[in-house]
Amino acid sequence: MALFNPKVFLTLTEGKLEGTEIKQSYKYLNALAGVFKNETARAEMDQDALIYEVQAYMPVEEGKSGGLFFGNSTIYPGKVDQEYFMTRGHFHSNFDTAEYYWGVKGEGYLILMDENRKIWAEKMTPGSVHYIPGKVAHRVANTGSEPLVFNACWPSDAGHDYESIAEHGFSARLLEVDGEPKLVEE
Ligand SMILES: O=P(O)(O)OC[C@H]1O[C@H](O)[C@H](O)[C@@H](O)[C@@H]1O
Ligand SMILES: [Fe+2]
Repeated sequence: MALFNPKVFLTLTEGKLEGTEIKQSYKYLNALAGVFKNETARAEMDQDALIYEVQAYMPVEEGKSGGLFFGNSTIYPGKVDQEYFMTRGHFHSNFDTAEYYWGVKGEGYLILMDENRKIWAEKMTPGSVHYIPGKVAHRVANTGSEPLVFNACWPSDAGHDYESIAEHGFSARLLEVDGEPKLVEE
């Protein structure tokens, strides 16, 4: 029987994925128009600033059921006015599909909102494990001064629904208030 090396390698202390099949994407500030509370402040900042990047290992076709995807996200530190740099956030298109996130480096919060717009946040630190139930929108904000790195695992048929967040947003935002992160209702 043949012996094989793994197709993908995860650096445990960095959260980075290595391998020829890893897809890499970059989110710059210019792609996040309308995402932050203070759009005027966002528009006045350097539009080429890298806010977050995502690596994904997708061993089956996206949308096919039965598979699992594996990801790595790095959110750089910074704020738009009082609001921490964060991912766009999404529900899953296949609404009742769950996901795991876990913290690897840095610190921040996973912001979760259910279908009734009830919202809460879980602190992310190296080793924190977060179960994101189905029907719950999720986004991550970096509240620290170093990059926030986390890994994720989600079903291959989950999909990303960005439209409902683009239309209605999250019901609260993670803002720096008196030097501390605070989940402030919209
Ligand atoms: O897609 P966003 O809401 O911008 O979040 C960025 C990414 O975060 C994690 O890595 C998830 O596993 C990805 O599925 C998601 O795409
Ligand atoms: Fe997701």
